[in-house]
Amino acid sequence: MYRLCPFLYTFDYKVKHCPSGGWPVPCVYFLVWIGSDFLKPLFSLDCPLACLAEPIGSAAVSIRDGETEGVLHLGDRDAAVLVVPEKETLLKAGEQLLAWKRPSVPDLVTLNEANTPSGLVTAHRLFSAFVTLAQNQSALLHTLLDTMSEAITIVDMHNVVHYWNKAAENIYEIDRAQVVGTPLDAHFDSESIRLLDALKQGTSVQRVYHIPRPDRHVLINAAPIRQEGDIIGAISIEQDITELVRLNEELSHTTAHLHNLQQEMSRFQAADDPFFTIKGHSAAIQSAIQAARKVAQTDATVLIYGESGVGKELFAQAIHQASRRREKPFIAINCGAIPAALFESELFGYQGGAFTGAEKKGKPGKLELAHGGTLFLDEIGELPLELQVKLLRALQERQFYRVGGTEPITVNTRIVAATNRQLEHMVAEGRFREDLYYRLNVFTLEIPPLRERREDIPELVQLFLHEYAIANDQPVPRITPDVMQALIDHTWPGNIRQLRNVIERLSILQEGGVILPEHLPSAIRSLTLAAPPAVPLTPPYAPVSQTSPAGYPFAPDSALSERERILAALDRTYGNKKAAADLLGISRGTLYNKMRKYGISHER
Ligand SMILES: Nc1ncnc2c1ncn2[C@@H]1O[C@H](COP(=O)(O)OP(=O)(O)OP(=O)(O)O)[C@@H](O)[C@H]1O
Repeated sequence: MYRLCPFLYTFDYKVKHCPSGGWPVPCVYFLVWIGSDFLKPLFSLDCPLACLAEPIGSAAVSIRDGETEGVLHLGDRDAAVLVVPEKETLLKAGEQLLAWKRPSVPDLVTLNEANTPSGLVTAHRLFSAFVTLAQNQSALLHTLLDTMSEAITIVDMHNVVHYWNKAAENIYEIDRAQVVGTPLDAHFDSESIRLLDALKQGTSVQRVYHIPRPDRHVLINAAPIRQEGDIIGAISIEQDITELVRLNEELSHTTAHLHNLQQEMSRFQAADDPFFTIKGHSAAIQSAIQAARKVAQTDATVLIYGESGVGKELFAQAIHQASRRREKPFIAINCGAIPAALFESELFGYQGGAFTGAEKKGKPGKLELAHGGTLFLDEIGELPLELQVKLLRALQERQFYRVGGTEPITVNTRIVAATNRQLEHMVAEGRFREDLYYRLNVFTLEIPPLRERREDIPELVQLFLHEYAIANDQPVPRITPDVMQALIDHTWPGNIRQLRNVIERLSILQEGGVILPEHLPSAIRSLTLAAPPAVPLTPPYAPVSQTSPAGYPFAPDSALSERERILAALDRTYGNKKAAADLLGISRGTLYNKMRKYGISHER
């Protein structure tokens, strides 16, 4: 690229640190004629000056110690020069040149690391370099901007468009020639121009969802362009997501339609497979289902262990439905919810006129009603000791008497019991009869709490969202990833029942079909902000009061005592036990027990 001119100059050069203070060394040197295309590769102002310098050879240069100026001795005349280290950048050299206050523009002499003059950069050459650089950068910028698939708009401080790339032409179907040089608000409503914020307030936005025109949906990045602190314009980069939004809408409709079909199908499948209603693909729940399927084929008594709301009753029903007793009744009785005085008549029934207020012709008990089928004894741990004896006798002898009756009644009833208490501990403490424990504990089934199978949470969340959407004839709301993460991280003391309640709440609070973090109950939200990964608790069936996170008045470790929390929940639900239990994340039976324990009247 260098075109050498055969024109010769003879120079001397002397160097400031020459031992003799400067001695002439005659030599022949080429003056280089600078071709217009020699600088083409320049792309950056950071290019070192050495890349422009021509060898100085033996030309004489006088430099005063520590100075940035020198004198170049050119045969019969001298010229003032700027002296710049050769590793200095083009930009720095340009700045030094600008600081030169005299009328003539000097050439530059470069110094190598040994402070010896090493090259010459003429002013003309430096200027050419800047022009080439500007042209190169402009070409680079145009190529870069036109290669991008995002729409790029650059406006000056008066909102006049200076750049409008090919993608912008395609997305907005406006030619560059129509836009460049005109104010942006001539083409868009001012309020839909995010660039104006960047321009007026100097604010930047990143990946903000924006609808600049009713038919266009974009994700926009916008920022002011500053030069030495002053805003000289603004740039926006917009990713067209119109198609994505359209597809998402289509997907939502299709998903809702699909879910309706699935619901239809599940009605048939549920008839085929009683365990179909038990959702979850985690290994933990699947192994419980597998065990339940097996025991369903037998008449063995089943004792189901699991925290409140894990689905014990769901399992009991599925076991019944999968057994050969499916055509006969499934009767459930909550041992914790029935006052002790009534329990006996509930379980065994009573003879006509047996006691005041009794029905004249008598009433069969649940054990009798479940003849040929299954009796589900929920919250068996809450059964008072004196009734445990009676139940045990009935189970052993398969015979019992109605209250006030004299005729023995023989039944063939399968027993499935459930508890969230550790019955062994209760046996050891004398609160549960050992013989009844062994009578019930033929086949135990453990239902894992939700926090030990977090992988099931997204499936359950979607299930409940769909259920509520269908029940309320609404589209299924979308749940943001951070909300889903919060739900996954939560410890769920009330397990699936509590999850279901929270999803119902979220379905009500959602806005525009989207569930956001602010819709979450504060207990779950605050846990998310602190982001502690939920830790499995021990022992596995710790009482609810040890497992729930703080943050709302009904949470077990809020500042209120358990009694106060129960009273608050009852007040809030106007005495509705079921709703209060849901609020507290415990079962109704447990609530009754606790009310009894704290002497809270049932009439509340
Ligand atoms: N695996 C599951 N898939 C879908 N829904 C479930 C599942 N497990 C439980 N549920 C739902 O959670 C709620 C509570 O279930 P269930 O009453 O069977 O729990 P539980 O353990 O018997 O509670 P408690 O100890 O309070 O009596 C119900 O609405 C039930 O349908």
